[in-house]
Amino acid sequence: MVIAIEIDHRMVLELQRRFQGTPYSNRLKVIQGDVLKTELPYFDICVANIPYQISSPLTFKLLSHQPAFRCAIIMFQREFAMRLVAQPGDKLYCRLTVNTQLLARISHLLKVGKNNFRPPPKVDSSVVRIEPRKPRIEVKQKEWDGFLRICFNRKNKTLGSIFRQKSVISLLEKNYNTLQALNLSQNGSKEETETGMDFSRFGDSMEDQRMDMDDEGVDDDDMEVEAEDAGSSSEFKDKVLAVLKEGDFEDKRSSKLTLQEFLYLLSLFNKAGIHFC
Ligand SMILES: C[S@@+](CC[C@H](N)C(=O)[O-])C[C@H]1O[C@@H](n2cnc3c(N)ncnc32)[C@H](O)[C@@H]1O
Repeated sequence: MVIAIEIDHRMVLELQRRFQGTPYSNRLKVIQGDVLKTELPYFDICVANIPYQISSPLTFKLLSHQPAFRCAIIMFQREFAMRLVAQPGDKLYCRLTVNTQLLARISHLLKVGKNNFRPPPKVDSSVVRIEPRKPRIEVKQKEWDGFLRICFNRKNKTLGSIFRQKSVISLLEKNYNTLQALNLSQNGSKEETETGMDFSRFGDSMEDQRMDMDDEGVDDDDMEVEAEDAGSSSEFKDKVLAVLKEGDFEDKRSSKLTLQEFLYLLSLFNKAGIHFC
């Protein structure tokens, strides 16, 4: 059975017209609607030639779907596809890369140049294969998202420099104090407050619009991240820096960290009671 989702009713009619009276007509179901707003039925394989502006939210919607599908073959704008398959150290390695590779194994299948289309669009395309990880790597999504946003705030800066920023220290200290207070009053833990695995917010609209450009084009030598924390809460800052030192991360940069290293660093922070949401 093939289930197609198409927003344009003229296309839906055309599709139905072409299938009517053929041996395949009862094996095709067409849902007219916005795929981003449609509750997806069970599927094991997804094949899609999508409008590129929904690349990010659609990818994370698919990867949030349960039970996980077997494989998706999707055509994306070339640069988006190269971000999905990037490796640590590649120029296009970014938060989008790490977030998708957390959830799936992704491989590049085919380049499709713009001249394969009439009229040719402005951009080249690529077809990729997406296979959800089974079993999933379990993370607390808000925690993970908050952590990666900080790490990729300036992906070519050292983590030591990023985690010395005043705004980062004060955010983490606030979280830390809130959690301490919660633990004291409820004797509970933050872990209990987060449920479910909905990764659809990884594909938020900002990320989609700018394709998660991070600090591309910014010369880190010319641009200071932000004033480093001058030391008002130096005790807490030392706690944060001790975590970086423990894992030997202080001089490392997000642009070169593997998924496993990100997971390890987050676990060290959490072990020290430091949380990102
Ligand atoms: C790149 S075209 C591909 C058309 C056709 N499937 C093909 O492969 O030649 C993208 C199709 O997605 C449809 N579309 C655009 N936005 C959509 C959305 N949010 N939900 C479902 N379909 C959408 C368009 O109407 C269009 O038919």
